[in-house]
Amino acid sequence: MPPQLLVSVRNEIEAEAALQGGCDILDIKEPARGSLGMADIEAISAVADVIQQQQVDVEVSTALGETTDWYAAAPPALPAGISYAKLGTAGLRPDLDWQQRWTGVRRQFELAANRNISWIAVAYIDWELADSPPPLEIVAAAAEAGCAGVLFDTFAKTGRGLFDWLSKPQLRALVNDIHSADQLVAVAGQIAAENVPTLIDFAPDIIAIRSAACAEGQRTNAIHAEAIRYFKTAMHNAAIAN
Ligand SMILES: O=C[C@H](O)COP(=O)(O)O
Repeated sequence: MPPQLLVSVRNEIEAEAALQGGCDILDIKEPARGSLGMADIEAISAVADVIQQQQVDVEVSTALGETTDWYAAAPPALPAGISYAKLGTAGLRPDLDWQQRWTGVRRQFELAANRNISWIAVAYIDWELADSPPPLEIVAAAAEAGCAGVLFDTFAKTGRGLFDWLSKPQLRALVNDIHSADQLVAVAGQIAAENVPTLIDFAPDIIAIRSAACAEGQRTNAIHAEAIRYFKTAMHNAAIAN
């Protein structure tokens, strides 16, 4: 199966542009709040409403900030129609009980929403900068927790991408472990269309972008449908060539 294209949007206006561009998964995120920045719950609900009203065949995911953001705050109730949720792992490394805390916060979101949520575990590949557990630990914890998948992403959005942090054999081994656990693999980290032919060889299930979908490749600029079409064409061409 060729990978699906996830595009992160900050609101319903950007969601329309991402749909026009042909995204497969609409991800809601506020990029000004960090790698896994959570948008306001009103924006999350508005995007979920757009998808429900238009009845398009697109899944919706949402970023929920970092696990540590919720130690002293009550999670809001996520609206129906959210297929996946992602909670960052920055700052968890020094905590020996991080898995329990991570599980506890996810449970709080499920209690607030009054339903089970499909979780995508977040493995920051620049984990030392993020002060998060290393990817290998996250992959093991995700399997133990029964997460739907694992996302490899960069915490720092400074232009360094996936292979600046992980070697190809390392990525291949991690992907194999995740697929062996019957989970999805999502890759992100300022991926550009030129990186797709290399990435597709690792058989990710999802390629996740924000920067490449924005004007001038700047993740805090607005989403452009044309940039997404260009990226989708690169994915299509790479899938044919593979
Ligand atoms: O979930 C994926 C991220 O939004 C990707 O953002 P980025 O392309 O700016 O690294």
